Amino acid sequence: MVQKRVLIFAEQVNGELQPIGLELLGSGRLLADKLGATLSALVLGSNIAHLASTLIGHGADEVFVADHPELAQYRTLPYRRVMTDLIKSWPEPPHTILLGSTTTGRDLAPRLAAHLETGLTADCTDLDIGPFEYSNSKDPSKSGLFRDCLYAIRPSFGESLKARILGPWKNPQMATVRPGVMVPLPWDGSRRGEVFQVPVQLDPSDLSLQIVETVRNLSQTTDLTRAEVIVSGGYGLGSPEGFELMQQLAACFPNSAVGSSRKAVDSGWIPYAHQVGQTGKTVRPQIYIACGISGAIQHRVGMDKSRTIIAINKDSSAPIFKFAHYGIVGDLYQVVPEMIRQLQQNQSQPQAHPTERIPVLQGH
Ligand SMILES: Cc1cc2nc3c(=O)[nH]c(=O)nc-3n(C[C@H](O)[C@H](O)[C@H](O)COP(=O)(O)OP(=O)(O)OC[C@H]3O[C@@H](n4cnc5c(N)ncnc54)[C@H](O)[C@@H]3O)c2cc1C
Repeated sequence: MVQKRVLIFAEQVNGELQPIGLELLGSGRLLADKLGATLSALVLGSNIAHLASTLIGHGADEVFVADHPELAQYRTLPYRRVMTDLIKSWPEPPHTILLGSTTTGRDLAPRLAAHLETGLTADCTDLDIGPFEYSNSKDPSKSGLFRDCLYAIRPSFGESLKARILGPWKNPQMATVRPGVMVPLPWDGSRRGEVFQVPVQLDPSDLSLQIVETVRNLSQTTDLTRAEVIVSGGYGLGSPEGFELMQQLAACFPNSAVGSSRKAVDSGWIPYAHQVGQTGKTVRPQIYIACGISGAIQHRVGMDKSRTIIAINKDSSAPIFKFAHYGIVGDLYQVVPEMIRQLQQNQSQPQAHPTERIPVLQGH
């Protein structure tokens, strides 16, 4: 019997798996179980054999490892070549291929889809498997009942609709998935899986692009998706200097970062890397402190899965108070310095969980 597969692309940088790969495994596991398929992970890089066990522990049934010095850093052409060669070597293409909507995934996925001559839905926030009955009087060959379609679900029309996009006429059905949205499976060290080495045969034309140097722009290194506490500033800050106050509040917590609304980014107050929301990052920290942010739907979709949301806004009717767990009505320039003062006072008594370090919540 031909093996049915759901394949996820696991990104790594310098031998370290990126969170998106584990998030894709979490979502891919559900799809594979519904399809009765194998969940396969593919990882490319150099000296990366050790990553296979992590992928298996987080849900993969099998891992394909393409380990070659020329794959050490991501380049479109060699990565595309290795992936298409592997997929075309299988008797059946995978039912579904998932990549992250990361910088790498956004570059690689369309190339791959074009070479596999299939469709691609970008930036999904949900995925499912289900039936689809289609009737096309002009082209009856396309009509029929498709039992196992990939439902690639993503916001459209400025979040007012969730579109379910289907392309069941050809496998693989492909999607990229927004980082931070899917939940990884907990690590299970007892899981067992198979590991396969992928033969790497590159054409000289694949190597026409040489990476001379990698320069990290410090303003782009904000990793909001990994922070446990995010202090976000909005247009209510009134000026770029307000972000210094956000930085001071964030500094009161370990593993924290500064986020922002799009309006603050569009005003040039802070780089885009900090933007949370529909066209920014999706985050789910332990604590999200929104300062001077109204809570527009496009912001909300990027942060409403945060464990505890604290909103500071001087307008008691601001939409953010409808979904925040704790609301403080007041001028952020009075509330935040007081929070910082009390947090700094408490800093000599470290506590187990960041929520326990917010004295300002007492009495509100
Ligand atoms: C297609 C599309 C995509 C978008 N994507 C995103 C996205 O990814 N992320 C995003 O954030 N937005 C996004 N937006 C924009 C979004 O619709 C809102 O315009 C934006 O989120 C508003 O930002 P804000 O809350 O900072 O500003 P405002 O809506 O202007 O709110 C400012 C808030 O600050 C409060 N305030 C003012 N002064 C103070 C003070 N001193 N103390 C306390 N509170 C104060 C005010 O009461 C107000 O509630 C998108 C819009 C579209 C159409």
